[in-house]
Amino acid sequence: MTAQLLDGKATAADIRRELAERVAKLAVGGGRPPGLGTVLVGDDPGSRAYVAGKHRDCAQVGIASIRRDLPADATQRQVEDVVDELNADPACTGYIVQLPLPAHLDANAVLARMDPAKDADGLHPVNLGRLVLGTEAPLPCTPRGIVELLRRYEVPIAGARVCVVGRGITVGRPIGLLLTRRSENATVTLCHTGTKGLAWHVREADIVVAAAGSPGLITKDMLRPGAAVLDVGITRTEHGLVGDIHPEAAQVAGWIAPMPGGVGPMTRAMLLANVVEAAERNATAV
Ligand SMILES: Nc1nc2c(c(=O)[nH]1)N[C@@H](CN(C=O)c1ccc(C(=O)N[C@@H](CCC(=O)O)C(=O)O)cc1)CN2
Repeated sequence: MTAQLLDGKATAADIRRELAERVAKLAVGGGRPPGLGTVLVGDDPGSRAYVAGKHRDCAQVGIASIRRDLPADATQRQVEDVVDELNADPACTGYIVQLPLPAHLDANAVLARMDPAKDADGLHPVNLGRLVLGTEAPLPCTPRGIVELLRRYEVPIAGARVCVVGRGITVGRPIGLLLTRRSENATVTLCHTGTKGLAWHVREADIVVAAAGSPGLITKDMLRPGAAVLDVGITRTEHGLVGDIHPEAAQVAGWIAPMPGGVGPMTRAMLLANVVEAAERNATAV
């Protein structure tokens, strides 16, 4: 068996075209273009590349870019001042604080200081709370991207057993909340690197989301034949980027979202979607 590719790169390109049309419609209404802000602290090469990619995407769909880069030794006060500035800036429809922040900063305090209405990542505590309650909120980009990718490739979600490996705030914790909504109706098991009998949990699953940041953690012998497997792990090694899914998993899986080219591009596309939706809400509110 060779798995069908869940092509995040091509799907994200489709989504950007769809969003560009919606942005053009907003412009017909005469309002200012939507604007995405980013807050980047430090020199982490991965974070720099992701932020640069977000701004390239904005240019493609007609979203204005607001970029605030701070040095690695920025103080909590300096970061929060930038957050206050973006909260007050009418040109900024929504913004993100690129994670992880340097260890000396309190990331939760920074996220909590954001205006929840401008939280383009869905990571403000109020928006995570709304996700728990099932009320309307911007959704975290990677989980939203995973659901969108599965839907567009018609991978059955309702009734599926999903094994998520990884308990981080951007993927592992929120994705269970999304997939267990009535509209998705999946059953989710949240595992992590400390889970006993991880292979057993993975083998039970129809859909596996690997987001542990542990290179090659999920091997082909752990998978149920025909399962949909999505690689969210990215580890930078001297040999390049390595995902959490061992490449041989494609021999057993029914569908595979590889790294690179699977979930990562969808994360970026969903950020744009969150900003365009916020701009549409603002346009109807006036
Ligand atoms: N504030 C946030 N911080 C972080 C998030 C997030 O959603 N919000 N997610 C990740 C980083 N991230 C976006 O910010 C991100 C990660 C990976 C990709 C991507 O396209 N990856 C490529 C491969 C990697 C590469 O080429 O360097 C792929 O999978 O094809 C996009 C965005 C953590 N921080």
